[in-house]
Amino acid sequence: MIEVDRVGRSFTVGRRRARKTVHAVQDLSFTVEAGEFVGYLGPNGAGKSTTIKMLTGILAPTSGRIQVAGLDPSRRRTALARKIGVVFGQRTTLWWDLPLKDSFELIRHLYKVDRVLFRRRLDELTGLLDLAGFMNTPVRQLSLGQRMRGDITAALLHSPAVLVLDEPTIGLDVVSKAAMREFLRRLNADHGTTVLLTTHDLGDIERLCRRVMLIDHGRLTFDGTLDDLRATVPEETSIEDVVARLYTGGSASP
Ligand SMILES: Nc1ncnc2c1ncn2[C@@H]1O[C@H](COP(=O)(O)OP(=O)(O)OP(=O)(O)O)[C@@H](O)[C@H]1O
Repeated sequence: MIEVDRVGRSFTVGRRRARKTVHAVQDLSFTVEAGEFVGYLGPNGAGKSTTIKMLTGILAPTSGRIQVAGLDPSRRRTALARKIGVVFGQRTTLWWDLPLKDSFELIRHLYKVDRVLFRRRLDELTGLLDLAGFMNTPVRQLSLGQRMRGDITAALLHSPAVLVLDEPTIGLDVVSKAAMREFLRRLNADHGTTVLLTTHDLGDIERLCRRVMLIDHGRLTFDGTLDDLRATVPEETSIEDVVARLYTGGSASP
């Protein structure tokens, strides 16, 4: 479902003599099969957002090849938009001044979703994410947790095969976080949606992801199961400690 083959992405920053090249992602290769739920971890500045922007076609790679749902994201961005859902926890894709339900209606038009399918999907998501109480509220008046549920709904209205999430639980309280995790778990289990999740919250990873990939300085430093990751250190070590050790340059092998 997702194929990343020796992908690199660099940026040129600064001017004249201060000009330099930042290698945000380097020689990155991985494959995600249909139905997998994969956690994508890395310290600040490691290259996670750059990867996600390339997977969704916002950025083109400077080298290598990417295929998502059979399409080259940067060349087929419009076609890909019908097959992929994307949620950036730090910003909204909803219309700030419109009631939530109007944002959803606009998305239906943009994605040309059949009216009956849309109604069915929206009813399902309204129930699962408990949206009924604020469907008529303008997005700018929603709490962060409500807005996030709205954003997740917006990303799923066209029933995409792949969902890419960039920190979807950031800023959520413990109850909202648990509800969001349960929703994502069910989405993956019941609909078989392939999910790639970026987060700094290791609770998300522990509860949702069997497989974890770690990126550091633009390079993949670990790709395996959560159990493999845990097995790299003594049993009593928490997952936070395991990951912190890797972030600060420790080896992934015992
Ligand atoms: N548009 C850009 N122009 C220049 N440099 C960039 C650009 N986007 C990202 N970078 C650089 O690329 C590197 C990787 O950034 P990226 O945003 O992908 O990291 P990240 O893993 O998502 O970090 P965080 O966890 O802090 O969000 C950083 O050094 C960043 O400064």
